[in-house]
Amino acid sequence: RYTGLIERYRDRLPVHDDTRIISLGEGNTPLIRLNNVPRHIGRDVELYVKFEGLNPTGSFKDRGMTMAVTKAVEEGSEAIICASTGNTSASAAAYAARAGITAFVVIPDGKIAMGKLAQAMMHGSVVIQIEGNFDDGMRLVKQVAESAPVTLVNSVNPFRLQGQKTAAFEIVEELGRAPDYHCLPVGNAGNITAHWIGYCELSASSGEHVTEACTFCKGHCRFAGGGVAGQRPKMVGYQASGSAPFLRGAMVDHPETVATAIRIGHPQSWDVAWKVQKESGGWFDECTDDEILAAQKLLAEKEGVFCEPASAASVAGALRDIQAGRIPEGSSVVCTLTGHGLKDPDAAIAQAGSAPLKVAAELDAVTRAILDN
Ligand SMILES: Cc1ncc(COP(=O)(O)O)c(/C=C/C(=O)C(=O)O)c1O
Repeated sequence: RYTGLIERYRDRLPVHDDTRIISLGEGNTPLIRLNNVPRHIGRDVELYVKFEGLNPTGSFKDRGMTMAVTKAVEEGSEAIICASTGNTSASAAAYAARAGITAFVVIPDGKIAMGKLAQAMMHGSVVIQIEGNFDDGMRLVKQVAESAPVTLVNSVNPFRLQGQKTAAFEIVEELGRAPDYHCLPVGNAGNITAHWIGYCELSASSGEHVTEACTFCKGHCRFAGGGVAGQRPKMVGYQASGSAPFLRGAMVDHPETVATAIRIGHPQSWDVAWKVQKESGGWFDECTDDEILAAQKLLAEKEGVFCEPASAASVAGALRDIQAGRIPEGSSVVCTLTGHGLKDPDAAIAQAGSAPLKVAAELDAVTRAILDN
C-alpha cells in the first residue's frame, strides 16, 4: 500500500525512524505520455507530462508540505505560516489540519483562484488577505516568522525542496533514466531547483554533492552515488511574459498574468535557480497569456489532461521550443503540470470557447443537438 512519499523515500529524506509523518498520500503521480499533441505539431518527440495536479490538494506543493509540516511538528511547532498565490496556502491549510496545528496563510487580495481560496477556508486556516501582491506577502511573512511562534513553510524552507525533489526520483524510476529536457513553470523557482537537486542526487557517481543548488549541508542529503554521472536533464523554466524576472534579468515590481499562480515578481530562489540553469545547460523563456491558455486548452482537448493556466506554461514553452528545433526531434521531454484545472474554473470557462448548447429537456431537441454537432 502506498503511504506517501516520505515513507517511500525515507532513506533519502531528512527524517528519523521515530519521526511522526504527516501525510495525505502525496506523490506517486501519473507520468502521462502524450501522443496526440506531438502528432498535432508534427514533431517526433518523446513528450510526457508529470501530472502533479493529482496530488491530494491538487498541486505539487503537497510534496514539499508533507516534509515541511512533518519537520515543523517534530520541532514542536504549533503553527505554520506562508504567503501564497493560492496553492501553497491550500496545501499548508490541509497539512496543518492533518497535523492538528494552526495555519496562517497570507494571500493577495482578489488575485487568487476560487478553488484555492475554498481549500484554505475549508481546512480552517486563518486566511489573511493583504492589499498587495504575493511579493508583499512574502516579505511580511518572513518578517513575522522572525519573532512570532510560527514556522515559515514557503519554499525558502529547505524541507519544502527536499520533499519536492522526489518528483525527479519517480520520473527516473519510471523512465529508467533522466529525460533529456525537464520543463517547468517558474514563479519563486523553488520547484525547478528541487527537481535539479533530485536529478543530481540520483546521478552522482560518487556519494558527493554535485550541485551548488543543494540547500542542505552534506549531513542531510543522501547522494545515492553509483549513478550515471552527467545523466541529468537540461532544466528549462518558463515564465508568463507579464511576470518574468528571469527574462528581464531583474525583479518585476508589478507582475501581471492570467496564470495567477506564477504572478511572482521577486523570486525567492533567484540565486540558486541561476545555478541550476548554468549547471544543467538549460534556459529560461517566457510565454504570453494567450500561449499559456492555448496550451491549457490543447492539453484538455487533445489529451484529456486539465491543468491550471500556470501549469500550461511548461507545455506552451516546450511546444514552441520543439517546433523551433531548440529542443531537437527525438528528445525525451517531461513537462511538469503543477496544478489541476479545477483550481481555477473561471479562467477555464472564460476561454473554453464554445458555450454550452441550451436545448429543451425533450428527446428531439437533444437528438437534434447531437445530429447537428
Ligand atoms: C500551479 C503552480 N505552478 C507553478 C508554480 C511555481 O512554482 P515555484 O517556481 O516553485 O514557485 C506555482 C507556485 C505557487 C506559489 O508560489 C504559491 O502557491 O504560493 C503554482 O502554484
